[in-house]
Amino acid sequence: MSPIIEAQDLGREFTVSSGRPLRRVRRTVTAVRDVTFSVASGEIVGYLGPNGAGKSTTMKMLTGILRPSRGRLRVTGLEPSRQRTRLAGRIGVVFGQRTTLWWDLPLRDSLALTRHLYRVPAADHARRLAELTELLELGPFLATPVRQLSLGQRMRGDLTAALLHAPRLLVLDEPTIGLDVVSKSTIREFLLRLNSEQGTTILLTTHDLGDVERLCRRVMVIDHGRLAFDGDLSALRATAPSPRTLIVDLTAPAPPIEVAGATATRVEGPRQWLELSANPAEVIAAVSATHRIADLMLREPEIEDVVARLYRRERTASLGKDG
Ligand SMILES: Nc1ncnc2c1ncn2[C@@H]1O[C@H](COP(=O)(O)OP(=O)(O)OP(=O)(O)O)[C@@H](O)[C@H]1O
Repeated sequence: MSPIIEAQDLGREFTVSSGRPLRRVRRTVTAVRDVTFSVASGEIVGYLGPNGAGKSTTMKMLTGILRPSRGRLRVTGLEPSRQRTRLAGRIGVVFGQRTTLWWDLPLRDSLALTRHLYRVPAADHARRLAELTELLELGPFLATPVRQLSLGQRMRGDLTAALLHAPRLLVLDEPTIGLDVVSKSTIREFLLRLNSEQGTTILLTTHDLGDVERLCRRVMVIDHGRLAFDGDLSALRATAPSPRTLIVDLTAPAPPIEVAGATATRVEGPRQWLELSANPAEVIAAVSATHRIADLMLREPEIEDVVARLYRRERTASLGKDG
């Protein structure tokens, strides 16, 4: 079967001008450069990278909002920027920070309107709406105006709107941003079911490592517009291991803690940051044997940490080669 997404040497530049009028300086910013990848039907792929890396620009090209400056792009066999209307019938798009729902209408009416946008036959729409209402538990707030929904409820509504026309590809930009733990989990479990039961291909950007761990069998990392990694999460972790951090509040300031399996990387008054190379429970036991602890916090590595390490490693390797 042909891939759902095919990108070959994809690039996008922007011309930006700065400075005072009459003394404006124009320069070219390359947001995406020479990106090549393909996504097969049924995959869930995380598209990761630090702020300003080029994720949104790629997403906008994939959905036909932006025309690539160079390269070849096909999504479900169509050229997005030229065949945007046809493509809209085959893909669903949700940008976590924006809503496509009508603010003043009850959710039910907003969802009814999307039927006309996508020209979905009434019977298909009704069947699909019933399915999604059950899966995403929309029932209790279908009659509520969108502006009164919580962020998690609105996201469930947005996902429903994006899926009523049964798209083959779902493109998500930060689908869990700002959501509490329970809402995040509802969305993640729903996406997994959608993928396994209906075979929907999913491409998502996220800064949330939990999304990646739960959802993505494959991750692509973009930085400074270039594709830096394409593989599974464990391979990324192995390439750029990022330890967890234990934040310890002691009852009084103390010199950097020295225990097996941890390195103190920062000390601020009674608070210390320990980078862990051993099981947190062992480290906590060792610290509490020698210090009086007021509070503890375990911080998982952020995607940014993993990517930053990947980059430091690559830069060191290339400096080594050049030198
Ligand atoms: N319309 C535009 N005009 C000029 N420069 C732009 C435009 N859109 C994006 N850029 C630049 O292109 C680069 C990539 O931006 P992009 O929004 O794709 O990054 P991102 O990975 O989505 O970041 P974030 O995680 O912050 O959303 C940045 O340097 C950004 O300033």
